[in-house]
Amino acid sequence: MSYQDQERREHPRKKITTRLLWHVIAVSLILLLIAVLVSFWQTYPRAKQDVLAKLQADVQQKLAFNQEVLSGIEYQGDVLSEAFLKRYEAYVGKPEFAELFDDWFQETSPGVFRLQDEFFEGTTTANHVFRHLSTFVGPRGEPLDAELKARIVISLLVLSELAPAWQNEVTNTHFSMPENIISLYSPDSPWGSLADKDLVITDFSTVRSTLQQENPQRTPNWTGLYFDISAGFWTITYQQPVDLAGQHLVNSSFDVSLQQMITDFGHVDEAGVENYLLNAKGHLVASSTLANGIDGTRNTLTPENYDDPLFRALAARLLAADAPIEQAVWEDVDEDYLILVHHFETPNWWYFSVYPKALITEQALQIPLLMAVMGCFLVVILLLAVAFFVTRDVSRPLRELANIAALVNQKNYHAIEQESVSKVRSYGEVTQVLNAFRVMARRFVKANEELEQRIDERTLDLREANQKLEQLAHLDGLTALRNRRAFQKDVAQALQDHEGSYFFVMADIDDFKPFNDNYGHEAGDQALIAISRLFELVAASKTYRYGGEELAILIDAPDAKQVEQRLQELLQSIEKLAIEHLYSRRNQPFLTVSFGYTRIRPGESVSALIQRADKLLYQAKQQGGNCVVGDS
Ligand SMILES: Nc1nc2c(ncn2[C@@H]2O[C@H](COP(=O)(O)OP(=O)(O)OP(=O)(O)O)[C@@H](O)[C@H]2O)c(=O)[nH]1
Repeated sequence: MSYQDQERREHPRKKITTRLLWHVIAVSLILLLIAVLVSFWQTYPRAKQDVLAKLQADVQQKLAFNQEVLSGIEYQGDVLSEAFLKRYEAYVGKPEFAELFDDWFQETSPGVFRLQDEFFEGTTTANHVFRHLSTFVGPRGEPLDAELKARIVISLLVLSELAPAWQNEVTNTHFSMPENIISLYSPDSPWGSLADKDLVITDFSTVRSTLQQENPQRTPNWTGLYFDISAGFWTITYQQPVDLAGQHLVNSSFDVSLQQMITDFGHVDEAGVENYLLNAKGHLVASSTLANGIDGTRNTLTPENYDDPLFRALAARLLAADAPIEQAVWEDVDEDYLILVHHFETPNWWYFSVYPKALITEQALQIPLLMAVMGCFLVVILLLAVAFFVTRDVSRPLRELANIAALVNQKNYHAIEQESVSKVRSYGEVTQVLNAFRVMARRFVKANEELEQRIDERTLDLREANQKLEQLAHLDGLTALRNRRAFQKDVAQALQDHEGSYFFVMADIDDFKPFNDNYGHEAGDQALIAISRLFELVAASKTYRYGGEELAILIDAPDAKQVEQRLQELLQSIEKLAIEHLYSRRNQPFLTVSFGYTRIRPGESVSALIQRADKLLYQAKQQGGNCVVGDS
């Protein structure tokens, strides 16, 4: 197997924990995503409700407070009007008021009269304390008669009595008159002294709206937002026309700084949330967007002069409404914003809370996001736990299994047995497989040992059998003497031995044919066996059955004399056997043997040796047998 193949096969084993973890991550994240989506789906409407409820509560609080403030100002208007009328009815026509006018006023330019400066700085006259007062009597068509002079003086008297009490609620308190006259109680500046001599206050929409031809119903009104250039801040004005017997006498009026109200209405608790306050004409009264910077030289802010698309859309929608709107939620004015509308009853204004829909989504996402974060945290914990347990209970045991399998592959069963004391914990099926491997390994080892033992035994038996076969292959079956093959081998060896001294003997039983013929072949065999045993007794010799009744002897002897002696002794021992042979042609009635012997000459051929020995044996036979003939 190539290295790459092995790697490929091992790869999945290495990755099992990782793969499992990826699966757990995927399933967990899908479940988490579903949970987050369901949670968002459930949470969004509630978040929207919460936002609306919060906005409503917030707006209600602002409206309640500011409505209280404005209602208070309207009430002050009533008080101021009643006080003026009361004095006017009591004192009009009395000449001393016209005289007071002449004392208090000076003509600063033709037809233009202004209250003396001490009335602003502080003075005591006619049993009254005057301070922070100024009056501008501008150019007008009507003559400055006693009635008008009295009206102006009465206005100053009323202002000096009532206005100081309200200086914290309003910027200034004043009476304006249709004859282009205005008396003010204003702690900040003597506006009447500073006004341009050609100023016609009835040209301003604020005063003009109180004139009888402009306002036949004689209703009090709140102006829209305008920038008071002299005061230097955004202001609204409340004006209440005061008529008597069809004559428009004065307007009880207050300038109210919108600094606090704009701060209140413009204040937003959340970034991205805006609000607008519009009056019934669609003019802007307050807005959180004014903080973005607005041209302060403009008078009132209307859809025509104030370029704010959302303000314009709100004004258009408000003015186009068939019926008065009390409270509403507009979702279709702008696709990005949810608009909550509240009617501000006292001055007849509408307050619009503009809430970005994205913030609702953001709020609705808080719980799902928290869930997602917590879920991710739990997934991480889960993964760590799974990784720990999978590594401990699956991966390590599987690696152990793989090790054991590798050892099986290497047939290293002893190592498997040693692994049996496992270093890793395992459970269930893995334990079963591990144990099965161990049992299998133990059986293999045992079987192997038994097999090796049997092989050893068989090998020994075989070796012995081979030895026996080897012996048998070199022995004669009848006489148990060495056979012809052994003879050839030993003779060849002796012929190569140049050191030793060997003799070769050929022996032949005399007249063995008649023996066989007369005593039987079996008797012949027995005789052959008996004689052979005697041959075996010859010292330092090896006897071979050369063929039939012929025997050969290799004798290790230093000289022929010793060979002669040993063969003679053999001859005698054969005679002593006295195997009867009555049919021998020799002169004895016993079985005898003839011998021919010769010295082995190292290097000569076997046939030459045999031939020489044969001749000598032949000579022994010729000599009558039962004798020994040698050539040396
Ligand atoms: N019983 C028996 N007879 C054998 C065996 N081998 C050879 N013979 C017999 O030995 C006899 C040898 O006879 P011959 O070669 O004629 O010689 P001989 O009769 O011994 O006469 P000489 O050798 O001249 O003394 C034969 O009859 C063979 O059958 C054997 O193993 N057993």
